[in-house]
Amino acid sequence: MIMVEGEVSGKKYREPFSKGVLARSLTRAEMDPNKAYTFSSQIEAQLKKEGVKLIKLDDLVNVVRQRLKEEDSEIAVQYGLWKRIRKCQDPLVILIGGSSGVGTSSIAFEVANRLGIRNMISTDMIREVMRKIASKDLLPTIYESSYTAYRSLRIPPPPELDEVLIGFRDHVDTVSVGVEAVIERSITEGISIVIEGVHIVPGFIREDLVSRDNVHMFILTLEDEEVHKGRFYSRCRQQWARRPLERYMNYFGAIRRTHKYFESQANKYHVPVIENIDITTTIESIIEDITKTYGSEDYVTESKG
Ligand SMILES: Nc1ncnc2c1ncn2[C@@H]1O[C@H](COP(=O)(O)OP(=O)(O)OP(=O)(O)O)[C@@H](O)[C@H]1O
Ligand SMILES: O=C(O)[C@@H](CO)OP(=O)(O)O
Repeated sequence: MIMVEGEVSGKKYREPFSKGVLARSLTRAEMDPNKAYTFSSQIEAQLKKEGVKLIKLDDLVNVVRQRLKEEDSEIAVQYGLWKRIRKCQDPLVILIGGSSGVGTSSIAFEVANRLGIRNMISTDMIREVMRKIASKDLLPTIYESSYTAYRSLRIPPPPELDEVLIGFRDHVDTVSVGVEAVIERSITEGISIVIEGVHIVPGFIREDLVSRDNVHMFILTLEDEEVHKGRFYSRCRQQWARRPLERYMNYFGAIRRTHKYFESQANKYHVPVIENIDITTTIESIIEDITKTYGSEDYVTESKG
């Protein structure tokens, strides 16, 4: 049996070489799953032929990259990038925001899966917890949806202001406190995470958090209103869907006003905006932007504590 020796927080560990584990990381580098398993078997055979009994993880990565370069240079580059991302001392915190229905949940799930990030939370969940802690009298707008929060404003805004956006801002500003807590905990614990939802709005999360190299924010948009509407139809058709289509259609105008606000905030704070037409393109845009940070061969962050 071939043993692989790795190191976590300065402590060495050993585990048996697993074709399945290696194949999974190759699929993250966009290798076809069947080919990934065959390739992993070839690596195992190569190590056995060389009489390897124990191999350090870094040496195994080099063996894989060397063979990948001979077979598919593009995947070799992707594989190298994932390894650099995962070697970084700081956890990867990915924030995916956008108005209701543009696809933040779906895209977050796919990005987390591609990067092997096991932790994902929606800001709706964070809001749900906050609803249990703060009373409706104290924080009335978080008991609403983001696009109906204006209905619970204690002081109605002056007529010249957009009441939907005033309510949305109040709602998001409150939930952002919970979002910041999750980001801080992820950084403290060294846990990579994807946080998604309508409460990820540029300018509402503390600058000292979003300005970190390992924190990446993206805003998803849909320019075409009919395509946006279609997303609600698509979701509400799914078995597990519990949220009524009618409500989204009744408030679709308000949702689009928040959509426009996301775009203006993203432009103001120079946050990447990705039109979420095609899932694969969206995911690749996000991963490409993240890997730019880790692109150089020698990029390894020192833990910032
Ligand atoms: N790029 C895409 N192409 C086609 N369908 C998509 C795409 N992205 C998401 N969808 C579909 O659109 C619907 C809405 O997606 P999703 O639930 O992720 O939106 P959301 O932004 O999380 O909404 P909410 O914030 O209200 O939960 C789902 O049925 C999803 O499968
Ligand atoms: O508040 C909102 O905009 C949405 C986000 O998912 O939540 P809900 O539709 O469940 O109120």
